[in-house]
Amino acid sequence: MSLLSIQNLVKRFGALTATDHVSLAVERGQIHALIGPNGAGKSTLVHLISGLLPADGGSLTLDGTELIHLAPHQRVAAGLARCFQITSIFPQLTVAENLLLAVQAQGRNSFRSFHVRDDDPALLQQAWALAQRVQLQGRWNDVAGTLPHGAQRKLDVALAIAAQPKLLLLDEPMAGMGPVESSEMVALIQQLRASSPDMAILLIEHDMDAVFQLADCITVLVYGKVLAQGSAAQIQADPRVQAVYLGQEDEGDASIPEAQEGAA
Ligand SMILES: Nc1ncnc2c1ncn2[C@@H]1O[C@H](COP(=O)(O)OP(=O)(O)OP(=O)(O)O)[C@@H](O)[C@H]1O
Repeated sequence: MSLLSIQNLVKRFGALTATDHVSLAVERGQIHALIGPNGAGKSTLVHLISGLLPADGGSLTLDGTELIHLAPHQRVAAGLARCFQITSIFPQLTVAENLLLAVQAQGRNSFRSFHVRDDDPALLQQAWALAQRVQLQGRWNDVAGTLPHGAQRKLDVALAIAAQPKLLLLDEPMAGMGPVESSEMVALIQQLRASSPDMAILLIEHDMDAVFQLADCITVLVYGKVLAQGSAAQIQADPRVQAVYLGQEDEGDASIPEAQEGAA
């Protein structure tokens, strides 16, 4: 049984079918990338998975639990975590305080109303371990809002993995990053996979170099439908995918680059 199984998922906005009978499976421990040109329906699909948008049809199971009628916090309890592009960090608190709140919140629905407890050695140890996992030990006492963009994204990832999710939704983790920060994020995701081999990652990303370095499996969405699915090499060689992206060459980030050495 796949970890995440999506079958015939449908979402309509009036006359537009933004998610058109999409079926895909994410396996345990897999990094599965979702790509497609602008407007293909990637964000809509992520919102349907996280529960921010209600579906008009289809099925969505995580580790055998049907999610389709569950509220977002119930999906989190079922093992889903999502990075919200740094909007979940508390900018006025330190990195340590953000991480402490996240570990304090495990098993609860929200940590918005918590006081930071910095006197519990077990919590401190867990928070420190999270900082190590995203390489923010050196930023432990820094105020989160003063961190560079790439470090804020790392903190956001740390908050998302605090509850040890089965599936992590990473929505454009490289957005707004320069080449150095992007390659750091690629390395971070590779390390996450090494340290949590059972956690699957569904990655939505326009940076094709990053996608081809990271993904075990790639699903290509076009006009709300699955156009193709396969390994990086299969996707790069697929004439249908090339045709979709060729028209976008001028947009730079949407073109399909040559296969990287060592890519999946
Ligand atoms: N709330 C909404 N109401 C109406 N139409 C919407 C809504 N959200 C998305 N759409 C439409 O659904 C289609 C898919 O949009 P979506 O944002 O999911 O695409 P995307 O692949 O994430 O694009 P991008 O890469 O530009 O973020 C688009 O035609 C978009 O205009």
